[in-house]
Parts: sequence; C-alpha cells; structure tokens
Amino acid sequence: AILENVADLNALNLTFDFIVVGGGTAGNVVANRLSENPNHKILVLEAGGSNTGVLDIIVPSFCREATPNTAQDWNYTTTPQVGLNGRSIAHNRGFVLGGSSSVSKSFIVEHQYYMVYTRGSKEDFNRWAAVTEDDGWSWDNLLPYMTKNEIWSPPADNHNTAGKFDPAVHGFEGITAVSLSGFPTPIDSRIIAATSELEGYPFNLDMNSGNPIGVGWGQLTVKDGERSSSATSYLASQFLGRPNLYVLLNARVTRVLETSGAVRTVEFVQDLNGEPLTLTATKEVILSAGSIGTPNILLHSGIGNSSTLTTLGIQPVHNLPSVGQNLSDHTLLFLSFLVNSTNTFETAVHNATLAAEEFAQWNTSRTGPLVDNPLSHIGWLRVPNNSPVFEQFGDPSAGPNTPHFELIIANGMIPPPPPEGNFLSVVPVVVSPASRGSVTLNTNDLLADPLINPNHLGSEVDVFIMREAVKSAVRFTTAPAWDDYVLSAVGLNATTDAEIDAFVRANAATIYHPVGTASMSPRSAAWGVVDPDLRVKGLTGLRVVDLSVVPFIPAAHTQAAAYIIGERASDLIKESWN
Ligand SMILES: Cc1cc2nc3c(=O)[nH]c(=O)nc-3n(C[C@H](O)[C@H](O)[C@H](O)COP(=O)(O)OP(=O)(O)OC[C@H]3O[C@@H](n4cnc5c(N)ncnc54)[C@H](O)[C@@H]3O)c2cc1C
Repeated sequence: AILENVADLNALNLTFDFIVVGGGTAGNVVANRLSENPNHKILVLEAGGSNTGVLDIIVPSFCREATPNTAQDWNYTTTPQVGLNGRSIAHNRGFVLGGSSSVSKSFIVEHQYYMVYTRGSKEDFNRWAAVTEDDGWSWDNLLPYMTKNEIWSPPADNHNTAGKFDPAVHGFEGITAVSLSGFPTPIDSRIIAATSELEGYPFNLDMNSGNPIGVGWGQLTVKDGERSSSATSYLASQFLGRPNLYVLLNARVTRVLETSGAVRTVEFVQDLNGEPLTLTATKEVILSAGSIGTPNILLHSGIGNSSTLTTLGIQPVHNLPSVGQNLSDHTLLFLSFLVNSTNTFETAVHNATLAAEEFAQWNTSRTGPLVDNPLSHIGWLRVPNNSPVFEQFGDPSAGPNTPHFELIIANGMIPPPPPEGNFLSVVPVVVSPASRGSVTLNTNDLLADPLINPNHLGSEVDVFIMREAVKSAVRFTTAPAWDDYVLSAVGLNATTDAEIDAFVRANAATIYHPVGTASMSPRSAAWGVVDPDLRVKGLTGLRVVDLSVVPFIPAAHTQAAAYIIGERASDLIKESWN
C-alpha cells in the first residue's frame, strides 16, 4: 500500500523487518524482491511524492516538464566547476516515487527526451569484480540479473525489429520494460548508411551484449507508449497489493541512528518544519537514496570522515573517510548541426496545432512521435589506445572493448531550439572519465543541500577524450549519407584544439549519471564504504543499495546498473536472512 501520512502508518501498528530509504530506481527493486517472502514486512520511505497521474512523467516525450525546477526534482546545483570555466550547473535528481527513473529526461527537445537503456561493457562489470575481489559482480554472474530485470517489449508501432537487436542477450520475463523506438525518424536510414560509408563507426547489432563498441539502435525503457520506471514496474499494483509491502511518501530521512549496537533506526520528517520521527527495523535499514542522498544521510549521521564531521558540529559515530568521495559523472556537450530538412523535432516545437495533434494521437492510441525519446541511435567509440595522454595518466576505460565516449544521435536539437531552423544532434559524452569529485557538507543543517562537486573535465584525460569526441561527431556528419542534409555545425567555429576546448568548457553539462560516493571495496580494505555484499563497513544493520556503491562508473547510461545492483542486492539480503 502507498500511504501519504505517517499517522495512517502508525494506526496500522506494524513492525518492519526492512526499511528501505528512497523509493528510487534501486530501492523499489529491493522492496519488491524482499516482499516476495510473505514473512518479511517492508517499508519504503520516499522523500518525494507520487508519480501517479503525472502526465509529464507518463508521456515519454513530455518528461522535459518533469525536471528541472519542478516539484519532482531535488533541483540541485553543482559547486563551481573548474573544468567548466567556473560555472555551476544544474544537477537534477528525481524527487518522486521511482526516483531518477521517473525523471530520466533531461534531453529537452520540446517533445522529446531520453529513457535510454544501456548496460555497459563486460569489462566495466569485470572491473567491479576485480576491484571488490567478489566475482559475483562480474558480467557473467550479473547477466542473470540483467535478464531477470528486463521484459523485452515490442515497440509502440509494432514494426518488425529483426536486425535491430540481439534477442539472445535480453530478458523476456522480467519487470522493467525495454524496447526499440516506436516511431521511425527520417534520419534512421542515413545513420545506418553512414556506418558502412565511414571507417570507425561500425554497425553494432546490440549495444547491450557486453560489447558496445560501434553504432546501433537505441533501446529505451518504454512499454506500450508509456514510460517504464521503477515505480510503474517494481511497484505495479500486483506488487503493491502485497499485504507486507508499504510505501510512505513525503518522508524525508535525515539520519540513521545507532541503537543497541546496530544502525537500524531511521529519523525522518514529513513536514520540513515538523518534529523528527523515528522508526526501527528489526532486520536491516537499506539506504537507496542515490549517489547524492545516500552520502548526505551517512554524513549527517556521523558516518564519514570523523575529523571533518567534528568541525561541522556533527557527532562522529563511525570513521569512514571514503563517504562522499569518488563521485564520478559523465560530461556531455550538446552539439547540433543545421540541416536541410523540415522533418525534424523542431517542426512540432514551432507548430502548436501539430503538437496538439501528436498529443491527441498519443492520448487515443499510445502511438506517434510522443512514444519515444529523441535518439534513434547511439555510437560507443574509443580514442586510439596509444594516445600520448594515456602514457602520462593511464587509460581510464575498463579495457580495450569499452568506449571512451558516446555519440547520441537525434533528429533535432536536444536543448530548446531557436525559433528558426531544423537540426541534427550528434552529442558527445565522456563515458569513461578519469575525473573524480565529491559530495560533502558545509553545515550540520539536516535539510540543507550538500555540496556536489562532480569535477567535470577536471582531468586532462577527460578534456582530451571530449575534444576527440567532438572531432568524431563532426566527422560522422561528413559521411556521404549526409551530403544533401547537414549544412553546418551550430556554434562550433573551432579549427584548433584550443578552440574546441574553449567551446567545450563554455558549453559542457552533465548527463546526470553520478555514482561512486559510497563505493564498494574488498572486505579487508581500509578504503571504501561498503563491503561487496553492500553492508556498511564496520557497522551492523545498515546496507547501501543504489548507484553510490559503484566503484567505477560504467561506460553507459546508468539506470540499468541501478536495476542490476538492486536485483543482486536483493538476493544477497535474502541469503542473510534465510
Ligand atoms: C534528468 C535525468 C535523466 C536521466 N536519464 C537517464 C537515461 O536516459 N538513461 C539512464 O540509464 N539513466 C538516466 N539517468 C540516470 C538514472 O536515472 C540514475 O542513474 C538512476 O536512476 C539512479 O538510481 P538510484 O537508485 O541510485 O537513485 P534514484 O533513482 O535517484 O533514487 C533515489 C531515491 O531516493 C529518494 N531520496 C533521496 N534522499 C532521500 C531522503 N533523505 N529520504 C528519503 N528519500 C530520499 C529520492 O527522492 C529518490 O526517489 C537520468 C537521471 C536524471 C536525473
């Protein structure tokens, strides 16, 4: 059941075995799987409100309305980013049931946004296994969880998808819907032609096979023309109907508290000016508040670098200096090209009648342009292995079959377009970054925003990768397939490396993939925050299950990783309490 008010919860007079903090992407997986055992009572505490009936979340291409600066977002801003000329940039996070899987848009063509489903490379996960000394985190051992999570679904227009994905690597009986685009775009055939016309952009049948290098058809978490989030899937009515599963909305956890030698008590507020409330789990508290929320709660609870906490007036409880460190994110540059066409997203952006028709079509049949995100294709590519910058600093990618950068290809400009013109996007993203940042506090005010410093382009390696990615994006548009189509790059009047770098630093942003702030490490390691079974090191009763546990960011959009972690963690928790 979903409850809005703690008084309704108290009236039930229940005791919970597990309290999950954060009803986001990973948290809802854990809540679902643990409640499969009817003997276990589960409570989810979610700071945000309900996703139900919020059209901006349901209609795939309306999600630009869902964030930023809306009621469904935490509306964070980063600290000034040295690598971005000192700019502070928006750092969106979902503040709603389903967490960031409910707001995964951010890519703002008037009608379009992303719900990209990408797993990463085999090497990404094998690196997790190596660095944690736990083979359970390897690709081969996680593949069953990937397929357990996924229910491969037909595209909204039911077109023939042969040759666009590899069924052998997908799951057909899981919970999160994954599909191919359900509305063809006029540039699809040009993109596919370009993969055979140019060296270096090979066609890849399925970027989710563990070998992502190449250009392939995008996969997205959409079913029957509607977004599939962890709230619509793992908390679907058949699961919420379980008598042992409860969700309390508008419940913002401020701290976890140690009682009788274990950290099983959560302190939370429903009314930001109200008295703190507490609840204690009989078995475990599971922090799933995400890569920003989880370290924020740990630090306020006195779990972090004890000397730093003391100076902030926070009573240290457990010295874990890695809490909040190792923040990694993916830096993106919106890059678009003016094109010789009127058949791009911009046409509906500039034509209210057409936009209304598209919505009417979606509303009556769940078909048409609004069923998709803007990208029909993504390229996953590498810079040369012998790039001099790697000799000095090392190669940050997980291995030779893991991309350094991504090119997101879309039939229009992703940020709000100018009043005139039609565009093609080829958006570079640094997906194997070397830069690391942090989430820290500058106050003991429990409700203040933490300081978020992703350190975008803080490493020379990332500047190099982004520069080469920009060149690669431009080169992609020189394929003969675009001859009568692409006219000129927008805003990029750069010929030298220095000019490209200047353009990047002035314009780059985030693709909202923060990870790593409560990283896993080997059981015996002094660094790290959680053991490979996701228990907080040195404490009893407390686990972390969200993307903060990721030691190295995967070269992928990160929602799949959150689902995968949620699935494996659920089995780990079940094993401990059998
Ligand atoms: C705008 C945007 C677009 C994105 N687009 C994509 C995409 O296209 N494809 C993709 O793969 N990934 C995308 N991502 C990234 C992906 O959504 C996230 O990496 C992933 O969902 C994170 O999962 P999580 O479980 O770690 O955290 P979240 O899903 O963020 O869940 C954390 C939950 O905890 C709650 N919470 C936080 N603090 C507290 C507290 N103190 N008390 C109670 N509850 C709390 C939050 O409200 C939230 O519901 C996007 C993210 C954003 C923000």
